[in-house]
Amino acid sequence: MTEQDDTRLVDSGADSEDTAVEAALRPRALDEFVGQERVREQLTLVLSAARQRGASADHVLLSGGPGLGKTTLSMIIAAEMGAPIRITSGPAIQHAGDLAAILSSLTEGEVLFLDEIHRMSRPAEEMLYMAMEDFRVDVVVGKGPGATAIPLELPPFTLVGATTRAGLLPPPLRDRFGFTGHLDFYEPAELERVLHRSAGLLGVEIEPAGAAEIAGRSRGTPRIANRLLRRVRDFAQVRADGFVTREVAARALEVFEVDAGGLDRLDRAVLHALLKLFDGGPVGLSTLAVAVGEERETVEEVAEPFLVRAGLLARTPRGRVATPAAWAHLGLNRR
Ligand SMILES: Nc1ncnc2c1ncn2[C@@H]1O[C@H](COP(=O)(O)OP(=O)(O)OP(=O)(O)O)[C@@H](O)[C@H]1O
Repeated sequence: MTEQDDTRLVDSGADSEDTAVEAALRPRALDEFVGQERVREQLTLVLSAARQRGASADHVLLSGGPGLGKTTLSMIIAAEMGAPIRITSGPAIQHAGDLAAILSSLTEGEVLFLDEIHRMSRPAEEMLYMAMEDFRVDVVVGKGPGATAIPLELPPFTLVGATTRAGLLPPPLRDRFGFTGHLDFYEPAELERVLHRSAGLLGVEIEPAGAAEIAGRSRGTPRIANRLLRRVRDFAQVRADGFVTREVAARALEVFEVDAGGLDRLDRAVLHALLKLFDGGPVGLSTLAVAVGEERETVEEVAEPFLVRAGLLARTPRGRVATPAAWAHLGLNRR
């Protein structure tokens, strides 16, 4: 999981409520997994071939932003292979010994899901090379000149590594994966399918236009779509008759300050300052941050990535610049 943020509805990392609810909403088989057609087809082939050979599947690397379905896919891989799954993450493995303990307790064919694999420590990473290639590790016992390496055979297993960007991985590690799948942001129509499926599981009645309204505000991310659906459900239950129409969804998300483009209060404050105070820029990041009363890092890491992706803001060598779409989005005329 990525950094937690309990306060932003449109953050793509998991918060504590997500963690509790997501298990119930996860698709359990490849054909329930919405979108990502290419990765799905490629994985279907890789897994079917391994099953036919009666072997464990090749190691799989999944790249893509938070909330796009990497954990879900790893569980599906295990389910499709009829294998158990062990879940851990790079930051949890600080010493080679931590990894050795996990690897040596794997059973034959087991899937090991290593989230944020790019954040593993160097010694652990080197141990992983050998484990992936030869299903063997050298466990070092003792220290100094008396230290000895005891070779340990491992049962064949499938490593599923997840990272936000495959480019963050050192090439020797990247090369040891037999298959790399990249997860893209989802199209609104795909998010609508995610929403209808989740609504069914949560017992929420929703009309197609209601799902479309939520999908358009979900930043291409299923986790955000599912989270907005839960807030819309709250609103529908308390302020309406429980049925999610387009209007109910729009009113609910207005209350929670997520606008029609999926921007929240912070995103809009940044755009607003850029347009109104600096006439669309260019303006330096620090100046912009002071203008919205936030830390520089918050503006840069929390608000900007989506504003850039949405084509509303550009980072230039001279500073931040608003695009024509930004003026249109806030309903302002360019002076
Ligand atoms: N393709 C999909 N179809 C249906 N639901 C999906 C899909 N992808 C993700 N989801 C839902 O979105 C939520 C988040 O997915 P998941 O935990 O797999 O994301 P992740 O990429 O592993 O994120 P992180 O990197 O933060 O751990 C889950 O509840 C899952 O049900």
